[in-house]
This record gives sequence, C-alpha cells and structure tokens, in this order.
Amino acid sequence: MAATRTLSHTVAVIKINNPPVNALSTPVCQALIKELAEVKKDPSVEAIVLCGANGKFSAGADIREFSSAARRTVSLEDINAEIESTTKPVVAAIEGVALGGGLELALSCHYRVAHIKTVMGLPEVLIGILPAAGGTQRLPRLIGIPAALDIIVRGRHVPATEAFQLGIVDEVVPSSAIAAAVQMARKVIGKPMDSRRLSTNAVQYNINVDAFLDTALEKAKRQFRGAQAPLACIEAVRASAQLPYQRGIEKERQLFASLWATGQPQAQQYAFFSERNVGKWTLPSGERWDNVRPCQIRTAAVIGLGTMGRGIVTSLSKSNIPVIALEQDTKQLDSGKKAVNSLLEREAEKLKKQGNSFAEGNGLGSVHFTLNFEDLKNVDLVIEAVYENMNLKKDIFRKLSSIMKPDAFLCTNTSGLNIDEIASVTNRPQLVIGTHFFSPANIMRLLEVVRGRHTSPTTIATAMSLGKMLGKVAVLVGNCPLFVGNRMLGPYLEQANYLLEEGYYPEEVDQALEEFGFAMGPFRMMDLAGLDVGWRSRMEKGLAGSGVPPGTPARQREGNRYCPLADMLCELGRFGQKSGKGWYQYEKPGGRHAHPDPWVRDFLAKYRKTYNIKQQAVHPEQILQRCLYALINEGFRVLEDGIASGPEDIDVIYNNGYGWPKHRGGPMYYASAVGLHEVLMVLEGYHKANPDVPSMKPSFLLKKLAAVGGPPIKEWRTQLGKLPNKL
Ligand SMILES: CCCCCCCC/C=C\C=C\CC(=O)SCCNC(=O)CCNC(=O)[C@H](O)C(C)(C)COP(=O)(O)OP(=O)(O)OC[C@H]1O[C@@H](n2cnc3c(N)ncnc32)[C@H](O)[C@@H]1OP(=O)(O)O
Repeated sequence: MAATRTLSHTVAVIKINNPPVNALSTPVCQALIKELAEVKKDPSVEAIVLCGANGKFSAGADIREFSSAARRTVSLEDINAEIESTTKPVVAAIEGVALGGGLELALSCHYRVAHIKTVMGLPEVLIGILPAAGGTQRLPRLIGIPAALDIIVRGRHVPATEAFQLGIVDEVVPSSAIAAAVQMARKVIGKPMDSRRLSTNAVQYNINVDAFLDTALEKAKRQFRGAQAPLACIEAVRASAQLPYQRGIEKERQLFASLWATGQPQAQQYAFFSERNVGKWTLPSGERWDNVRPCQIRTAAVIGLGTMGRGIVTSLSKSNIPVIALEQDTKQLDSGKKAVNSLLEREAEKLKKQGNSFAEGNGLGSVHFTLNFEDLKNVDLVIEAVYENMNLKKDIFRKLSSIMKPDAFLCTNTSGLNIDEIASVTNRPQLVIGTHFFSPANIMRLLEVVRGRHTSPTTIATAMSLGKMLGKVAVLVGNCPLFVGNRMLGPYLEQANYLLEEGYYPEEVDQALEEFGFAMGPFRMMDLAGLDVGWRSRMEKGLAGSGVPPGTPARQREGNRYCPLADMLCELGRFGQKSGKGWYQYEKPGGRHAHPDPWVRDFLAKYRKTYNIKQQAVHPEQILQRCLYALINEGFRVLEDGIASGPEDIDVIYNNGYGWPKHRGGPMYYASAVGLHEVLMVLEGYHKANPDVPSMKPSFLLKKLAAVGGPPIKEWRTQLGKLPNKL
C-alpha cells in the first residue's frame, strides 16, 4: 500500500509508505490523491495529518521515474495545490527526512511539526534540476528571499532546529512528531487558515531583489563552473518575487524543461545512483556486499601525522571512533597534535553552527597521541599514513604484524604502491588492505579501497563499511600501480605537459579545463600537490636525475616521447606552492594565489627554441580533447584490466576525488555522451601522428565498444563480463 489512513478521534492520519525513503512515486501520488479525496468528503474528519512510514517523511520525487519510459501522470504540484486549498487543516508530521518534493509537500500543508533529528531541504540542484513542485515559489514566501536562496542553490540539508529558527516548521519535538501533529491539528480545527496558504502570500523583502539576485547569479556562475541548475534556481526564486504565484509556477516548469534539455540532470542523476551502486561490490568468487558481514571497528590507530594522517585522525574522531595517533618523535607528535586539535576545533565549530554538538566522549577527547607502538596492540584497525616509501612501509607493517592482536586489520594509505608487497611482510596478508584517502582527508569524500591478492572478503567488507561510517564514498578497486584515479591522471598530465612544449602556457591549459568544470586545472593542481613528489618518483624509476642513462635524448625515454619540463623546474627548486614558485608564482612560499609567471613564459620560449619546436595556435577545444581523451583512454584500460568493476566506479572516483564536474557525470559518462566513435577517432588520429606516445593508443575495450555502435554506458557491462576481473 503506497499510503495508508487511520483515524485518531476526528483527525485522519495519512501515511506515505514506499520503502526505503518514501519517494513520491506515481503510485504514491495516486494513493495520496485518493486518500485526500476521501478525507475531504468524510464528515467525521475535521483535520488531516500527513506523515511518512518508518520514521521518514519523504526523500522527494522518485528520481528513477525521471528517466524511465513511464512518464509521470500525476503532477506533484497539483497534489500540493489540492492539499493547500483544503478547507480542513492539514499538518505535516516530519520525521527523518523531508527532502525535495517531500519538503514541497510539507510546505503545502498548513502547519509543520518536526522531530528534532529531522533534516529537510531542497537538494534538487545536486541532481541537476530545481525544485519543481512549487518549492521555489513557496519557500521564499515563507522565509524570505536570502534564506530560501541559500537553501535552494546549495541544496543543503537543514537541521530541524535551524528550520524552526527560520520559520520553516512551527514546532520541533523530541518525541513522536506524529503524536504532536495530531495534537496541533486538533488545536487548529476551526481556526482561519488563509495566512497559512503560502501560495496566497506575497514574498516579503526589504532588499533590492534584482541587485541581490544578480550578485548571486554572478557568484554562482563562478562557483559552479558550467552547472546550469544553480542558475535556474536563482531565476526561479526571482520569479517568486516578481510574478504572481501561478505564473511563478509556470516559470518553474519552463526552467525545469530547459534544464532537462541540457543533459546535465541525466548526468547528475547517473552520478547519484552510481554513488549508491559502488557500495554494492561483488567479487569474482561470488562474495558480495550483502553476504559478507563487516567486523565492528570500535577503536582505530593512525600511524604518521603528516597532512594525510592528520586528516584521517580527524575523520575517524568525527565519526565517534576513538583513535590512537602515533608519530616517531616528540617534535612531529607535538606538531601533529596541534594540527589535529585545530582541525577538530573547526569541526566542532561547524557542528555548533548547525545546532549540533559532539556527543559526550566523542571528538577531541577520543584521540590519544603516542610515540609508543605498544599502545596500538589492542585496536581493531590501524591505518598507516607515512610518506610513500616501500621500505619504510614494510618496516612498519613488520612491526604491526608482531605487535597487533591477531585479528586486527592493517590498512595502508598508499596512493599507488603495491599492496601485495606490503602485505608480504606480515603474518596476516588476508587482513591487509589499501585505504587510499584523498587530501584533505577529513573533507574529501572519496576512499579508494584497494584489494590485495590475499585480502579476505571480510576485510573488504570492513574497509567499505568503515568508509561509510566516515561519511565517505568508498570504491573497491584492484591492486595495480597507482590504482585507478592516479593511474588515469598520468596520461592526462602527460598531455598537459606536451601542450606546454607545443606552445600553450599553464594558465591557458588550466583555464580550458576549469571552464570545462574542473575545480582546478592540471598545473594549479600539480603546484598544490608539490612538483617534487612526481620528480622523486621519476628519479626512482630512472626517468629523471642522475639515473638517466648517459646519451639519452632530453625529450625521449626508452624510445618514447618524454617531457622534461617539470624535472627542469624542480632542479631549479620550483616545487609549486610550498616553495612559492612552480608553474605559477605565489605571494610567498606556502601562498595559495597562483599568478601567471613571466619567468615561465620566458623559460618555455627558450626551451622551444632549444628544441626547435614551432609554437602552435591555441585551441581550447584541442586542450580538452588531448587531456580528457587521454584520461578516458586509460579509464578503458583500467576496465580492460579488471581493476575497476564498471565505468560507474571510475566516474564516482573522479567526481569525488579529482574535482571532475558532476554535471558531466564523470569521465566515462562523458565519453559515452560525446560518443565513443568520436573519442576513438580523435585518439586514432593523434596516435597515428605520434606513435611515440603509447598512452594515446586507443584501448582494446574502447575499440570494441565503438565497434558495436557505442552502446549506452549501462550496457557496457555486457562487454566487460567477458574480460578479467581483478577485484
Ligand atoms: C522530462 C522529465 C520529466 C520528469 C518530471 C518530473 C516532475 C518534477 C516534479 C517534482 C520534482 C520534485 C523534485 C524532487 O523531489 S527530486 C528528489 C529530491 N530528493 C533528493 O534528491 C534526495 C535524494 N536522496 C538522498 O539524499 C538520500 O538518499 C537520503 C534520503 C538522505 C537517504 O540517504 P541514505 O540513508 O544514505 O540512503 P541512500 O542514499 O543509500 O538511499 C537509500 C535508497 O533509496 C534510494 N533513493 C533515495 N532517494 C531517492 C529518491 N528521491 N528517488 C528514488 N530513490 C531514492 C537510493 O537510491 C537507495 O536505493 P538503493 O538501496 O537501491 O541503492
């Protein structure tokens, strides 16, 4: 039953029932219409309470229906209008979540009562659309333009206490919201309701709305880089102030239709479901997320309090897991402790602003700092987060192996080293796993969980469940050099470097990719990460520095093209932000504002002259194709090698760890949207002209998928089924 009805004295309680989140699917809407019609004409009913089953009001429209062949036959706004015009008072009893269409439904009720732990909001912008069931018109009428705009454009979840302060709900209760709503309904029977019908009110404001919204629009264009939904949200809110309600609704609908035509909602909704699907991992042996039980992690330890370790400690502590943080000497321990404390204070501040606080015994109090490995012996799980050096990591794992209790999980936060080699020095390779966090680890949502050859299904389940506890999106990947995200970054950065050789400047390449929607272009990103990191690794591999065999041409390694520009910068001490100079110049070492550097222009001009390279004209389209198709091609190789279980996994990794614009779905989704044939043609053309760049040789899988007509992304798995799976 999509909705049920009971009677409490003269109050009818209509309950939405559509597990797991009471989405307002077509059957739910039909049931609501039926129940409403019946209670309206039932003389024994004097008031109505609307609520959701299983402690959740509603997570809004059923997103799956948006793209399904069966188009909605019922408009949510028509139901809302029906509720609002009812002469019997309607009270929403909000528990758990009231999101999107769920909150819009509640806004059409005459009163709202919320349980104190509820969150509500209009998060449609995060799936590429705008609230299209009257939300953009009713919310500004209730709480004013600035507050409504903030909620709609950011799509943020508003806690019940804040919702009460803003006037979204009339009452917040610590116990049953349904019981409180029934009480309220009985109180308001017979009271005048005109002012409670939001659509009949005018928006109140004492600001210059146009100027305010124009500023918001400019800011959103900069902040959301090409995403259309935030801009449409602002225009819809403008309509609430300028137009009568009904015309505002028409505008809302028009904006929705234009957004849909951009293709961005489809990409963002694909990203939404991909994020949920990556948690449903399956191993070739048949073990899966739903048949392997994770172990409970009651205590954890982190080794190394550098940038990554500090973030990981904070993340664990924020999730109420007591942590032991270990460093090798007092100086590093003290500086790590100071940094962790300051991060935790910031987290506590954020929670305070949201009306929450750390529960007693959690947060700061749960971190114990130590120099002594023996202190770790009883924890359930340890995460090693020292710098990337195989010998150092092996030493630590040897030690852990002898100290830790036999069933403790040993995780390594490497960003690309071999998990099997690390596991090989332990007495429990089945309990060793890679947990690759992204910096800053207390903020970035991605966690690559890397399975080694001997890692057990229980260890995988535990690491994946830990990711969820930390509020991260955990993606299971196989063990290969650099895993998935960093491996794909290699060819992307390689092309960015080649573009500099050929005549482009760092700021031009960055600009093209930032306009595409990346949070940061490749050169800004390299400056932030530190150019010395890659340099050291290239030296270790004999590609740079004294390890290069004598007589090797400067722009060649092992017969292939090589760009030595980054090595040359490092030799000059230009390591990026940390040294105040890299691909850009900064106000000081550690400075964060990148300025184009005339020195770099001069350096590139001399370099081109030395190697007789003719400078080419700048084509932003070429920058995109070269960098993005190189990345995508490597993504296909990752799939071919069975390192990720599907294109969605890669897309989730890029959306959440590498600043890929979500409104473009992810690199593999983007390839399918551009057309696999088009991607293949560009790669083929480039590779024919540049056979010394092997990373641009079209992958077997791309060719195969293009040959069968470039099927939609959801059908790629049929081809993948025939390939090896290294998970
Ligand atoms: C031309 C096209 C025509 C289209 C016409 C449309 C007309 C438009 C009219 C009205 C528009 C209304 C706008 C909306 O309401 S859009 C929906 C807005 N709501 C959201 O964005 C909320 C999304 N959900 C969440 O944020 C979370 O799921 C949350 C509710 C907070 C619960 O989180 P959590 O407890 O972590 O659980 P999961 O995220 O794993 O979700 C559990 C399962 O539920 C599925 N789910 C969640 N929300 C929806 C939804 N709104 N519709 C469908 N399914 C949903 C989710 O996928 C999980 O499923 P599974 O277990 O199978 O993985």
